[in-house]
Amino acid sequence: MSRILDNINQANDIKKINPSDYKKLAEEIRKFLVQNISKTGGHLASNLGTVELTMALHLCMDFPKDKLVWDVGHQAYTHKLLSGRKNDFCTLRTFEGLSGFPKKKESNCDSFDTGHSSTSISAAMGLVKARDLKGENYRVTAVIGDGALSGGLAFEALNNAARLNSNLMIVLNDNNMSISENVGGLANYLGQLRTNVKYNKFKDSIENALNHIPGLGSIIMDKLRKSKDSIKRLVIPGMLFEDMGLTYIGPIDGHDINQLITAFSSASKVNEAVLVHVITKKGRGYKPAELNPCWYHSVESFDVKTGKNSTPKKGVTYTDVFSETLLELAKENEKLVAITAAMPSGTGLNKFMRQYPERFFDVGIAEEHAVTYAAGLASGGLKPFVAIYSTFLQRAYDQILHDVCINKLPVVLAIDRAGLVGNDGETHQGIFDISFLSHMPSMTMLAPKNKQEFRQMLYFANQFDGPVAIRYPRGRVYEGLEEFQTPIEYGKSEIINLNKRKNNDVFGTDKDQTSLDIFGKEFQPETMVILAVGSMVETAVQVVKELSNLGKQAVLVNVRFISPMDEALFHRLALSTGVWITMEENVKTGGYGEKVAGFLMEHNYRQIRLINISLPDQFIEQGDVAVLKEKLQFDAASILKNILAKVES
Ligand SMILES: Cc1ncc(C[n+]2csc(CCOP(=O)(O)OP(=O)(O)O)c2C)c(N)n1
Ligand SMILES: CC(=O)[C@@H](O)[C@H](O)COP(=O)(O)O
Ligand SMILES: [Mg+2]
Repeated sequence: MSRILDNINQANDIKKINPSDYKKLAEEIRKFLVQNISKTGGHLASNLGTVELTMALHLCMDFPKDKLVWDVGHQAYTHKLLSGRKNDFCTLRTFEGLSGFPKKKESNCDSFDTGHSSTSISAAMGLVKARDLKGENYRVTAVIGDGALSGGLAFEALNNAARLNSNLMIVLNDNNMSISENVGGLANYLGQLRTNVKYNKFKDSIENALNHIPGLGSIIMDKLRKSKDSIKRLVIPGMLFEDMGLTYIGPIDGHDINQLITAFSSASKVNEAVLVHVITKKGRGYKPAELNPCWYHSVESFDVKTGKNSTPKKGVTYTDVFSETLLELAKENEKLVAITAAMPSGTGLNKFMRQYPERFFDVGIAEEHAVTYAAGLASGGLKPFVAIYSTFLQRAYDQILHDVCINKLPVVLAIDRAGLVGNDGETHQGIFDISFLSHMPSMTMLAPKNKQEFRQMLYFANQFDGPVAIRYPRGRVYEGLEEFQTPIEYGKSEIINLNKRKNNDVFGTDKDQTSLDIFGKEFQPETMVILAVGSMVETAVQVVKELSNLGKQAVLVNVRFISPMDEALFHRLALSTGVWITMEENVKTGGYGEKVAGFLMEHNYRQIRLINISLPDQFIEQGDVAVLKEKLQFDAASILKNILAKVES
């Protein structure tokens, strides 16, 4: 039997569907999503919740003329299906495949690229203003979740939206969830609106009664809306928004297409910003996701029947190590507190949350607040660890600089997902943090080479009296080089002499570690030094071995401290080695390699040939990390080739 979904091949095809088939279409879409995402992975639960909402938007709007801005964009899969991207769905989140987020380059039905939270209202307001100033005629809608609405940027936009005197529809998709439980005063407020069924019925009956008074009823309702009288609080919900100057419609059942269409049509007639409050269920229609929306927020491949993960286990991850080590430290240091911006599970803080609930703070999607809040906690004598993804830390640049660094506060930034993250793509790659943190005066920045060194660094950070950032990658830990465990010393890099390890004769003492003997006593133009940052040490080990097989001597330095740099070591290396190679999983500009170049220039070490291995200065699309590395010539084999080409040229 053919599916209704098969008749939808481009935007507006949904308008040809018989309304009696809407329910069936919604079911087919859910089935399609579950089946596809079970293979590709992706943001399942949020998308299952927005099926009817998206169908209703497509029935009310005219694509590509009208503009729809998705907040975060992780819930836009049905929009992709309804705008002609169904056949590409099997490529979701793979290299050169369909993105997991809205992408203008993918479709003219996508108006704004997203991935980070709380941008939609600002962007949609901009589109509205541009439309009006240019005398154009199209509808603009922002769809924002209750979690994303907790972000400060969304409030800044709402504050301004009150001044709009032309139509902007803001759909608040309220499923009572962020990735984890939604938190804070706004979540409580929405909860009251959502759950006060008696009150809603009472309000509906007043509204109905008034509407039945011909002519007068609607005038009274309108007057009530505009009055400052507290009676209106009894009749009109969403007063928070109304008091801010927006029109509020809702709450609406987000799985009832007819109700949604009526609400969206009414909203389009208001010449100001209108907030339509829609209640949905995260994971709707797939029991395992309804029961555990947090786990199904972002899944890897899974078995549809059992709902169980079918992706091979990754082994221990850096997030696991952070999670466990923080518990150890918290036991010893009662001043230690932990902060997350809506990512307790992703950052591994969920264990800490359970064990030390009074010392744990989930501030919602509010990275700026998280950092300044940490600065306040540190000013009050506590030791805050802010666990945050590299990409989301971009939000908090000034808070780190102005609040943490100028105040020289002992805040620890535990920067997860630093480097390439893979399938989320360009909005989520953590490839800028060295550039935006390492130049900050008073910031100490580290990156571990492996699991045990990460633990050492967390211990170091715990006792360090100043701002510290530790960057570590997504996924499994590197377990190699465990025998290299020199104690962490402020600002000192670690020399790793791979040749000596066979006899277990490693550089165990400071004297041996820093001995110039391994480089030879005189300047050797052909001797290479690889200065590898964090995750790149693993790659560098392979490169050093290959070079050695080719009869070329290369010495490996585990950078450890991105800032301050180990300048004392640099001066000594400059006397004996001629080729320096920096390796970092960060873009080139503002990266470690450029800092080293600056050092060589400043000290006039002209005899050194510097090769900078870094990610290109560009946004890097989605794909499996191994695939991306190969395409970017960032894998060990390509790096080796690149080095040989340069040294032999
Ligand atoms: C600035 C920023 N911080 C954190 C995230 C990670 N994140 C993605 S979706 C999400 C939850 C969003 O909740 P909500 O808007 O209610 O959407 P739902 O998942 O419930 O559909 C979070 C925290 C992000 N994308 N951007
Ligand atoms: C949409 C979003 O920002 C998050 O859901 C993110 O995709 C999670 O990434 P991880 O899978 O790395 O936790
Ligand atoms: Mg939500």
